[in-house]
Amino acid sequence: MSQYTCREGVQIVGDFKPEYAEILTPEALELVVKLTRAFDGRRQKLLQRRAERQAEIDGGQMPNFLPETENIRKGNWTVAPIPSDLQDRRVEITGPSGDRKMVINAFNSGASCFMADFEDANSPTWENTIEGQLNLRDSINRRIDYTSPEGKHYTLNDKIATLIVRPRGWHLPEKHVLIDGKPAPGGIFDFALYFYHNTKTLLNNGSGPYFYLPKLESHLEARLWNDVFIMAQDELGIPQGTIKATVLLETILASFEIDEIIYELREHMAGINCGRWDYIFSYIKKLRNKPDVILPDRALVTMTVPFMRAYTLLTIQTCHKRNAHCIGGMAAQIPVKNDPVANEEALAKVRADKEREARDGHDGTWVAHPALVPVAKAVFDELMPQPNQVDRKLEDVHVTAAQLIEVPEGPITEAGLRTNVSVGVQYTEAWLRGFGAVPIFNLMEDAATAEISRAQVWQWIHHPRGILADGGKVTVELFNQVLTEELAKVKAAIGEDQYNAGKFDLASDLFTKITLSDEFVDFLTLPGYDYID
Ligand SMILES: CC(=O)SCCNC(=O)CCNC(=O)[C@H](O)C(C)(C)COP(=O)(O)OP(=O)(O)OC[C@H]1O[C@@H](n2cnc3c(N)ncnc32)[C@H](O)[C@@H]1OP(=O)(O)O
Ligand SMILES: O=CC(=O)O
Ligand SMILES: [Mg+2]
Repeated sequence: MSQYTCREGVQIVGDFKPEYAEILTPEALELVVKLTRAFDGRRQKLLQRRAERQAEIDGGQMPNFLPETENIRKGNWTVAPIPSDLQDRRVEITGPSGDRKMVINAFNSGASCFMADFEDANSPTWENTIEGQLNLRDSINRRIDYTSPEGKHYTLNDKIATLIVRPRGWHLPEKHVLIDGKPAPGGIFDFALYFYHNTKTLLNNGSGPYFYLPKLESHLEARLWNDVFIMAQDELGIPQGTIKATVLLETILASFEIDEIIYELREHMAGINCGRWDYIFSYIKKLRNKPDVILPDRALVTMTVPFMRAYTLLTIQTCHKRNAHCIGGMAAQIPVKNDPVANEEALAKVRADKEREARDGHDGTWVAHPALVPVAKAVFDELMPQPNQVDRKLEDVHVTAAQLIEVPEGPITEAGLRTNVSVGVQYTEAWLRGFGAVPIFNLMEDAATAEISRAQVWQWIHHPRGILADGGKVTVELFNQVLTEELAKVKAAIGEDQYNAGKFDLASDLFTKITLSDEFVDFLTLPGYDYID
């Protein structure tokens, strides 16, 4: 039973722990309530607008630059000055906010920034969500510590990374907190609690409330965040423009509104990050019903295929024109344990990816693991000796609407299908157990990468051109057979006991349901959330 002290209109149905009440204070909840009451209607309408845009695309209206905002694209404006601790962002490490040891390790990793995640890398259990807030609060107050079961003790170094927090996207609810009887919007919930508890300390420490904004699909969604920021800053009595946001450019539709998104947030804008994994997912999702659009095996959709190249170059160019930073994305490779050759190959791939980013003009990049910090840092130190390269304006880049949606060539193979099915179901299983980022087949998998896998399987089954390189159509029967066989391989690899202790049956049912559903499920995390504590 809840023992939280709530103001009128708030009901907390998540477990009570005394330390959780330090986050879920009446005052902090008051801010969640105010922001929700002010903005949830608009959020709902914007989600509805996403569905309408999907129907327009299905009806033949392909994405394009907006005629009504041409004056913004042509205008001569720039973003407000960016704080000094966000001037040099050459390496940013990311990780789930709910894992206390990882949070400490990330701060100590030598990266310039740490993106603490309530989104792609975080399975939104009540525990992860509220412990994430506790971990960040304790870090900012420099009182976080952790002792592992083996007895290793973890505390913060003197010099730590600058903290940037990624709240959930507009689509995700927080079902453990009801406001006026309805689940709180996950993004507002994460943002408001963090902002309420930490802003003044962050400012006293010479930093500030910095956020990553995920999965935006339009400049109107950016405007909604901007309005949330304005109200929140007023509520806390801090100057407008104190919050700084970095937008994840990770949906195909946002690519057509980059200037407009930066413009909406220009008083609060630090930069954009090219979130490659959700971007690929979004490309598949939005164009899934087009007869001429089908992507090859996931491993072949690299950063150098034309539509990915077009989007990253356009994003760098647009950011730099507006004096905003443009951060690169995450290579999927992670260190390979007990295999030095495979490990060196993985590191070489990461190095090559970071070299391309630095040469293209990115001002920094993301890494998934502390061992990759020196790898990425060495590349940026060599190719970007100055703090950033915002002065490189990329004036010779000309990206067209057609290039942004150009369909890459390549085969769909049975091996690609098997990998997608195996990764999709293994990730779903981990996520249901509360793990939002996991290593699978020596790659980092999180909600965005897993979405690619399951969206591809859906499309290959439902699209007439979902045909394997050897000529066979990807069918429901083939999917069922592959799923059974891949699950058997997982069971053999991890052993029957571990398999049975996991959530493989549930994951497999959920994965099958969303893969075989005629209607494409917008996010796997939405039906999945019903099964999360
Ligand atoms: C599409 C996107 O949104 S990308 C951004 C979201 N994704 C992420 O943030 C992924 C972050 N990375 C991770 O979660 C992990 O690195 C994984 C799951 C990929 C790999 O995890 P593991 O195989 O368990 O890592 P591994 O065993 O090599 O860890 C070794 C050490 O590094 C630490 N570590 C690994 N990754 C991180 C990280 N991202 N941040 C901080 N510490 C980390 C571990 O805590 C461990 O510490 P210890 O030696 O003190 O015990
Ligand atoms: O959030 C990052 C991505 O690649 O997706
Ligand atoms: Mg993402």
